[in-house]
Amino acid sequence: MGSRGTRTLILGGVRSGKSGHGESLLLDCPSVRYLATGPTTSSDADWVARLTAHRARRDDRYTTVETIDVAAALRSDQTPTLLDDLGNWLAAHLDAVGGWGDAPVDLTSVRSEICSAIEDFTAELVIISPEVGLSVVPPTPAGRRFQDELGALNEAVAAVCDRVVLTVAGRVLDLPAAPPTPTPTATTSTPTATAPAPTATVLPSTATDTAPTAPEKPAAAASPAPTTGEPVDPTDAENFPPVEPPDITTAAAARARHLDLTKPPGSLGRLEDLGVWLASCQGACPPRQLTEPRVVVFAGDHGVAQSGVSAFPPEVTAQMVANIASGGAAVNVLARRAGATVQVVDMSVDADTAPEVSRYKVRRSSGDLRITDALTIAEARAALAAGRAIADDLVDAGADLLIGGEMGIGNTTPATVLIGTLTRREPVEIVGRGTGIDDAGWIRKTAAIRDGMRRARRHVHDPLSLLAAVAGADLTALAGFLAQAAVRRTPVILDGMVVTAAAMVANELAPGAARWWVAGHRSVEPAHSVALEHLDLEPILDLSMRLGEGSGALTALPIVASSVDILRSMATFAEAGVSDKDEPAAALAADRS
Ligand SMILES: Cc1cc2ncn([C@H]3O[C@H](COP(=O)(O)O)[C@@H](O)[C@H]3O)c2cc1C
Ligand SMILES: O=C(O)c1cccnc1
Repeated sequence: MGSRGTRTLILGGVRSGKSGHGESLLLDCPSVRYLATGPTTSSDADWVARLTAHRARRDDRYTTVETIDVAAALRSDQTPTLLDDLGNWLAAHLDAVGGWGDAPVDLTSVRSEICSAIEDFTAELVIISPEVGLSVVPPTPAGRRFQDELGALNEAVAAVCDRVVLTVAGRVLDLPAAPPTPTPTATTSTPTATAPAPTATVLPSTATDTAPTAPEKPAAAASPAPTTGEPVDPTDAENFPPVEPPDITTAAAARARHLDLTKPPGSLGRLEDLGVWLASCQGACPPRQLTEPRVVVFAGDHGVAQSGVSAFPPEVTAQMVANIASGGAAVNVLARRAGATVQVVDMSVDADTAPEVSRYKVRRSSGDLRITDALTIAEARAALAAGRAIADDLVDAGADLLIGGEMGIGNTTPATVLIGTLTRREPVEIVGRGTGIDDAGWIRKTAAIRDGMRRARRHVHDPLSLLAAVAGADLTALAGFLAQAAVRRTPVILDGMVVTAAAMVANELAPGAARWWVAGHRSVEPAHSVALEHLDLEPILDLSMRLGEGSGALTALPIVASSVDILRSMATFAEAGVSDKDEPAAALAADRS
């Protein structure tokens, strides 16, 4: 593999499933060194039985090396390694310094030696360590020493690992990054390239459009949208605050209002549902008309596109970024019609782009997902932080609806890998034609997606490392953008397959985010229907589109705006003097009494 491997620390109690999980993380490695830190022979029958059970699970890819000099072993051989475990390693070092009594010991130097060897290690590394801190404080000096020292060791090793998990009862819990040490961070907001101001709009201004008899009243229980975003800490970008759902009291008020409007109940079908959703997102019935919808197109190249998985050459990405920045792409035309503005952001284009577009650029092209990680964990965090900061800036500036778009030759390949991995589908079921590849290209693309899925599957429970492994910086920033919109209680219209793939990961990062999203359309890409079903989203339109950029979402935007008009501007039965469905019967009953 070209890039460095992931360093994973697995903590867990006795028989919690930690070794089994560690071995499963190394399934794709053709050979694995097993660094055994405990004795591999013993007169204790139970100990031998445990070793035999562990050994039986490991296949012939494993070579066992028995040592307590783990730092030297890690430095001497950069092959994929399972280190099992830190508890035995610590016990051996306490033995060596006679550290089991009351006299103070100082293991700082061996601890920093092992940590720096872990930090410098370049292949896949899985470290197992017991979590003994959850029990009572032991009654013996030796027990207390072991518990205290192991706590300090686990914390130090966790700090140099990319991923830390806790296994309990055979389940694996991903542990979030340690809280950052607070340092003052400056917020900056440099605008990226913005397309020409809209010349035509279907979104009417609120001034001319207020419903005569339905004054706008914020629903009682709606908590207000946070007004400003906390600056996102790039070292902690994958940790989102809890996402609150849209307001259900307002949803009920909007549903009730629909029943008062001069139409048979439910006769406007899903247009009614859309109005209810937007009202509940805003916490206002009737909802305010959308006046500040914003589109952000995240652009990036993908290493895999060098291998003929697209009908178009990679240089089209940079050319299209320039086209979008100057207002000539489909996304710009549709945005002008719908009254939205467009900005394009270069996250990982394989060329130099204008400074106002490349402010958040993480790297030139993401790695080829078939053979290497698309991003390092640090790059993935930077891309997530960028998407979140862009959403924050737009919401702080008054955006009332967000749309994420994408531009990147080859990006239907990583998007299909994400969808296939998270929904556990076979590649052949879900691979589409993207920009229109021929049969030979489809076969190449399917093989690339299969390879990517093989690499991705071990990250299925860890959205950050999944994004780093296969998504690339553009899709990762999109995931951050979509999740942050939900955190900021701002509605989103999703676009096609590529955006929905990022949305799936965003909903893993920020569970519940999907309730702030509607699906603008159903793309012809087969993976899109699978992703929509997974997120339980029913698309507004089905126009056989397959462009991306945000085009499907923008085509649906006027329909969402119409759903607001209906709730704002239609007359009620009482206002128009129209008999309601139950009125004649009610009048008769009143006459008889
Ligand atoms: C001129 C042009 C404009 C586009 N606008 C969006 N895409 C779309 O097509 C690409 C994904 O398809 P694939 O995976 O097959 O390459 C992405 O750039 C996506 O945004 C375009 C593609 C082209 C060629
Ligand atoms: O559905 C999409 O997002 C899509 C389809 C084809 C090409 N680009 C994007």
